[in-house]
Amino acid sequence: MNVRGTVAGSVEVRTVSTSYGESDLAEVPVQLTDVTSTDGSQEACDQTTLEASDGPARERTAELETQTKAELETLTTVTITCWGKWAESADLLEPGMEILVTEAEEREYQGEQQYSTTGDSYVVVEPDFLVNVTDIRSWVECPRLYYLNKLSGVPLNYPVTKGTLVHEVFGDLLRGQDLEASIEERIDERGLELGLLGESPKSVAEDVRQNAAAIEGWLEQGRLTEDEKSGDEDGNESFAPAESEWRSEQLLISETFGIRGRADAIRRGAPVELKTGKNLKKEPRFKDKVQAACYALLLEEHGGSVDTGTLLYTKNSALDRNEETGDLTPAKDFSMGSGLLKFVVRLRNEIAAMEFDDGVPTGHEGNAKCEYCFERDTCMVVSGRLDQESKAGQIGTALPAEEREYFDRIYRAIEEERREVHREYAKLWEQDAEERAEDDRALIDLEFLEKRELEGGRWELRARQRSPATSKIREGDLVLASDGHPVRGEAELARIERFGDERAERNSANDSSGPQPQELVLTADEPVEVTRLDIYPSELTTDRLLTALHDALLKGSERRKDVLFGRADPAFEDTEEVFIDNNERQNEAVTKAVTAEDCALIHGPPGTGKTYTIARAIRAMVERGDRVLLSAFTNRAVDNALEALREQGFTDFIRVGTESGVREDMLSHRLERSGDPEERLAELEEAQVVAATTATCGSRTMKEQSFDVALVDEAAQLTEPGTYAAINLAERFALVGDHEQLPPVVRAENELSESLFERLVELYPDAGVMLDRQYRMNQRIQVFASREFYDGELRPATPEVAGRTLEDLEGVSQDDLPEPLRDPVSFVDVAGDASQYTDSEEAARIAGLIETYEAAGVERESIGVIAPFRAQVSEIGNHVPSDVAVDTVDRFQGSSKEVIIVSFVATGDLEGPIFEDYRRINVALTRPKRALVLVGDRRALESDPVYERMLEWADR
Ligand SMILES: Nc1ncnc2c1ncn2[C@@H]1O[C@H](COP(=O)(O)OP(=O)(O)OP(=O)(O)O)[C@@H](O)[C@H]1O
Repeated sequence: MNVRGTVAGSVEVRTVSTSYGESDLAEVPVQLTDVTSTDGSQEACDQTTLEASDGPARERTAELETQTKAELETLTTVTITCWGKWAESADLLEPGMEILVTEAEEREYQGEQQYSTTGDSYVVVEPDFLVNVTDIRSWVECPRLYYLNKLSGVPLNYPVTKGTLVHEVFGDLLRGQDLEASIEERIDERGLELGLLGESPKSVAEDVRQNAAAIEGWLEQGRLTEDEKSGDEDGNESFAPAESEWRSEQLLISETFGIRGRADAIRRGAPVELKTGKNLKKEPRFKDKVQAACYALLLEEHGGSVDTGTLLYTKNSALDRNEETGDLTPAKDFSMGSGLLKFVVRLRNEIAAMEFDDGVPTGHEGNAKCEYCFERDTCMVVSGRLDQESKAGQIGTALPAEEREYFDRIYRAIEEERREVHREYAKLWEQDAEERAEDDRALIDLEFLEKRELEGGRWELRARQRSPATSKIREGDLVLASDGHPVRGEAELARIERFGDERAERNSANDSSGPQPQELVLTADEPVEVTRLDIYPSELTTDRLLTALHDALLKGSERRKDVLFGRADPAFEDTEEVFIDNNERQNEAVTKAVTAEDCALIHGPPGTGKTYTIARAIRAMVERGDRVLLSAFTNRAVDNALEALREQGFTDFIRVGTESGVREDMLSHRLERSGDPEERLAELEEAQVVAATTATCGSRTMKEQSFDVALVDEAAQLTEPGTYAAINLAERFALVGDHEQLPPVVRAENELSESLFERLVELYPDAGVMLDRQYRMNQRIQVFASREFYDGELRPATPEVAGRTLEDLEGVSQDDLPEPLRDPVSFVDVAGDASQYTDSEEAARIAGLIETYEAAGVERESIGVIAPFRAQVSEIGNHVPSDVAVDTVDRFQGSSKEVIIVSFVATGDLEGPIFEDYRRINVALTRPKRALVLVGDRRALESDPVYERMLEWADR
C-alpha cells in the first residue's frame, strides 16, 4: 500500500542489528493524509487527520506550529519506519514536509498502527514538488551547479545551440524526415541565434552532420536487424522507424516520484538519451545514467517496465579512429537495476528537501572535484559576492549587507512563487476532470476532430467543444493537451493557435443565446488525439525572475544600485526643449524621461495619454541618438505603444515576440528568427527601437542586446525582478504605470506584489510626474476615481471630453433611454441572491440593460460588462449576446468602452472588498467613456465605506 502524510515531529535515525546484519533505520512521525492500497483503491484515512493542505508548504508548517497540543493529540500520528538507504531520505525530513512511501507494510504493534518500507518501497520527500530530470543530472554532478544554473540560466553559447540543433535533427529523423532537409531547415530556423554567435550556416551544418551520422547509423542498424522498413501509401519506402518501436520526445510527469522531464526518445519502451559530447569508455557516464534512470521511473509510472537504457554519444562517430583510443561506438546500452532507480529518487529527495527551506548548496554535499569544473570561476564569484560558503572558495568582495539581505529576501519570494506554480501542477492529479473544468483550469470532453502534419514535423490538432464552457485558457497559451488525462494519459505541451471558429461566431452574431461551443486549433510536437486541455503554468517566468535578480545585483553598475537602494537621488540634465505643447504634465514627463541620467517615473491615471507620451518620449530619445528598448508586461501594451509611435509617424522599430503573441498589424515589424544569420543579426542590431515584453527581455537573445534607455510601460504590474529583466539591458530607464490600478500578477502572497515602480515613486517623488488630464471619460464619470484615488487631481483634458455623452454617437438618442440611464453614472438596485460568487438575477438585469441600450441605438460592441469573479462572468455570458464583452477587471485593464456595466455580486454583509482590493474598483469604474451603470445590492454595498461613497456619487 502507499501511505502519505505530513511529518509531525523530529525524525530519529539509528543503526540496528538485524538477521541480515547492521542496518540503518529512521522513524518518522507522520500525520496520515492518504492510505491507498496498491491496486488503487482508497483504503482508510482517519476522519480527524489533516486534509491535504491547499497552501504552500510553509503555511503547512505554520499550521502545525499553531495547532494546540490537544488538537495534535486528536490527530492520528503514526510512525513510518524507513529502512536502509531510505533512512538517508528520511533524515532530510522536517516537520511540515510531506512524505510518501510506496509499497509500505502495515502492522499493528501494541494497539498502534505502524508502517514500514519494504524491499519494493520508494520514499518520496515533498512529492508535489516536481523536480526536473535535468536538475537531478546537474545535482549529481555537483549540487552547487544546480543552484548556479538556477541563478544564471543557460547562456547563449555555441555548444548549447549545437546541442539543441542535434536534438532537433534527431527528433526529425525519428519522425522520418530526410537528414539533409532536416539539417537545412533547423539551421535556417536558428538564423538569428547563429548570427548572434557569429557562426556560419555552412560550418554549423558540417558540425551537426557529423553528430547526426552517429544517429543515422544507429537508427539504420536497428532497422536492418529488425527488418522494420515501412512504406507510405504510395509504396515509397520511408526511413521512418517503425512506429511501434519508437517515440520521439514526450513530456512525462510522475505524480508519485515528483519528477518531470522529456526523454529524447523512447525505443521499445526504454529511454534513449542523446549526448553531443564524446565518451570513449565502455560504460555511459554516471550522470547520464542517472538522467536515463529518471526517465525510466517516469515510464514505469506510465505503465512500462524498463530494464535498459541507451546513451548515444554523437561525437564518438566524428572522431578519428587513428587518433583516439577507446570505445568509439556511439550507442552505449546499460541495464537499469532497482538500486539505480532508488538512488535517483534519493537524489531527487535531496533537491526537494533543500528547496523546502530555500537552502543554498555549498558543493560539499557531493564528491565533485572543483579543479575539473567548468563553472568554477562563476561559482567562486557568486559565493564571493553573496558571501556564501562554497567548496570552490570565494573571489571578489562581497556586496554590501543590505544588497545581500535584499537578494535573499527576493530569492525566497521568487521560490515561494515557484512553489505555487508546483501546487498548480499537483492539482493536475489531485482534482478530477470535472473539478478542474469547474475551476476554469481545464476544458474537458472535447471532440477530437483531426490531426495534420505540418512542415518541420510538428502537428496541427483540431478539437471541438461539445458544449460551451469558459476557462482561463486563451489563444496563444501553452497548455497540456491530452487524450483524457494530463498525467496518466498521453499528453503533450501544445500551443493554442486558434480558439473559436468563424462559422460559430457568424451563427451566433444574430441570436442572443450566449456562448457557442468553440473549435480549437493547436500545434504540438506529437499527434495527441486531444480530448482535454489543462492549464500548465510555465516555470520559465519564475526562472527568468531569478536570473534577472542575479543580473541586477551581481552585474548591475554601482550607480544603478545606489539608486535602487535609495543611496543616491536620480539625476537629470537640463533642457529648454518643449516636446508637447498642449499638456503641461505630459511635456514634463517626456522631459524627465529624456533627460534622466538614471531613471524617470511617469504616473499615468486612466486615459491620461500614457501611450501617447511614451511614443513622444521615444521619438525624442531617438532624435538624441539613443538606442531605445520599449517594453511592457503584456504584448497588448507593447503593440499599443508601437501603434502610437506609428501614428506619430515613426516606424523604424523592430518587434521581438512570437507569431501568436504579436498583434497582426505589427507582424510586418516582427523580427524573423529564421534565415540568413548575418541579415537577421543586422536587422536586430541596427534597429534603434526594439520592442518586446519584459518576459522576452529575459530571453537569451535579448540578453545579448544593450540599450541607452529602457522605457517600460505597465510598470506597476511588474514585480521588482520582472522590471529588472528589461532595465538590466539599458543604461537608463523610465517606468510608466499607475500603482492605483492592478498590482503585479503573482501567485504567492509576498513582497513580489509591490512593484519597483511603486517603491521608487515613494522613494523619489521628484523623479516622478503624474499625468493629470484624462482623454477618456465624461466629467461626471471621472469624479469618483479622481477623488478617491488621485487626490482630486484628475480632470478632463478638454471640454469635449468633459461633455461626452451617448448622444454624440451616431444613431443614438438619449431620449430613448429610461430617465435614470440618461445620467452618465447610474445605479441599478438588485436584491442579490444568496450564492457567493454568482448572481443570476443580476445577470438577467444586465441582459435587460443591454437590450435597453441597444434599443436606444448603442451597438453591442460598444458595451462592456465587468464582474468580480469568473463564475459571474460565465453566468452573465449565459444571459447576454456573445458580442458583448464580458470579463473580469484584469482582462479589461488598458481598454475602454462607450458603456460599461459593473456587476457587484454583493449580498448581505460584505466581508472584505468584492473586487479583492480597491485598485480593481478603480480600474472597473474608469473603463467607460460615456456611460457607467453600477448593478448591485444597495444594502450590501452600503455596509462598506468606499462603496457607500461610490453610491452617493452615483445617486447625485
Ligand atoms: N497631448 C495630447 N493631445 C492630443 N491628444 C492626446 C494627447 N494625449 C493623449 N491624447 C489622446 O488621448 C487618447 C488616450 O491616450 P492614450 O491611449 O495614450 O491613453 P492611456 O493613458 O495610454 O490610456 P490607458 O489608461 O488606457 O492606458 C488617445 O486617443 C490619444 O491620442
